[in-house]
Amino acid sequence: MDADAVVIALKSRTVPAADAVDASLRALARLRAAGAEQIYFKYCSTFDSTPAGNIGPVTEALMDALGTGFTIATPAFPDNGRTVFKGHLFVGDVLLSESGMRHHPLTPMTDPDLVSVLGAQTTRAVGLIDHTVVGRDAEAVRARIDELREQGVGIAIADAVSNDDLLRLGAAVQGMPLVTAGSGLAIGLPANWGFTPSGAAARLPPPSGHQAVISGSVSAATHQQVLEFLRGGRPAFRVDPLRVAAGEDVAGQALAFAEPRLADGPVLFYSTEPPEAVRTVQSRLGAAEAGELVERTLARVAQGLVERGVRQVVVAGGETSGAVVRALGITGLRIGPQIDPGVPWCAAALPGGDTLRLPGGDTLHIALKSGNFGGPGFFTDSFALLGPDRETS
Ligand SMILES: Nc1ncnc2c1ncn2[C@@H]1O[C@H](COP(=O)(O)OP(=O)(O)OP(=O)(O)O)[C@@H](O)[C@H]1O
Ligand SMILES: O=C(O)[C@@H](O)C(=O)CO
Repeated sequence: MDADAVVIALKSRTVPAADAVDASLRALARLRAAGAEQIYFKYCSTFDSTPAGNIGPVTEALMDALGTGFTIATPAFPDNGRTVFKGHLFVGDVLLSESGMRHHPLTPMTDPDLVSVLGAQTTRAVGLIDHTVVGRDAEAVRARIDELREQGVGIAIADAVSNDDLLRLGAAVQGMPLVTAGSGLAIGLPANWGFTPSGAAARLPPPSGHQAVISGSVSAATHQQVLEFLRGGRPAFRVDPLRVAAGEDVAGQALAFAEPRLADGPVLFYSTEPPEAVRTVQSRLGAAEAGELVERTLARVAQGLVERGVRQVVVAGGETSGAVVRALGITGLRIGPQIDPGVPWCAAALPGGDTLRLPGGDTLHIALKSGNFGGPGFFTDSFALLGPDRETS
């Protein structure tokens, strides 16, 4: 395969732990068969999980499968305001438990102490590599790892409050068969392999077709992005879960709304609501059922939009992204230029990395935006970055 690193994306954050373990072990087997020498289990930078999992059970299963007795865990992503200090996760200026994550519809996070959060999900002893060590150098981190291993610790939460911390941690985990982290730690790994970052790696085919945004995210940042899009006077269709539950063809209505408007620029389809409104819907329909219903509707809208010539799609929300990617039959993504930290444009691709060609030879450009990522103007700025007049590298 013509790639230095390969990502297998799993929709495993909120499924039962046994299913998440099973999917992760199958992914591990594929990666090892393809020759992967180091495995990176990436989870959310807000450590989204429940006491039943899935971060702990998946980490443990990967450790067993790889025959390794130690790994680190750090969701730190300073460029997006996620920092870990004394084992406590901060989102911006507040502890995780004070952030919008305390209201998350599927994985509410109410304990910022990651040693305790992870400890509740695993049979391994969980320790801490704190900032007095990470702030020094990779050698100090390696010495601390040796010390923890001797004490019988299997997984160590690692503090990191800056990219320099992540670079030191990255150097320290060279040769470790398994690392677990948010995406932040990845900046510390290429140097271990002698890779030099290159803009050419992010070049995508030129954009074409209509533009649309699909938002099933209920995170605070997405809410601001929806409001900003509406303030700009752009066309937007609200997907109301209660109307879907009542049997209305909401996806059909959304597509009818889209048809006369797509030629004039991006159209937004959203179920995004503030936490109180989401709670009301959940109390009527059940949280999982409401999520499923909205995901299915937005995925059908996405399919219909592509059939109607949309070739540039922004999707907001991790679960929503999974549903849309599945419905569109996307089997791979070629990662392109970064829009905001943690969110790149991608080209839908076939296994092996060839770009998927739609009828007419078009490429489908897609950006999968995590709920809390991206600036307020994301739903319009992202298209400006892609083109048509801009180089996509
Ligand atoms: N109005 C709504 N009422 C109830 N549930 C909703 C509503 N809108 C969306 N949902 C559901 O809430 C969940 C939101 O999860 P999703 O992962 O897509 O976004 P997020 O949690 O904001 O972002 P991320 O996971 O990227 O941090 C989905 O299952 C979605 O279908
Ligand atoms: O790392 C993050 O925070 C995101 O990619 C995510 O997983 C939140 O949904």
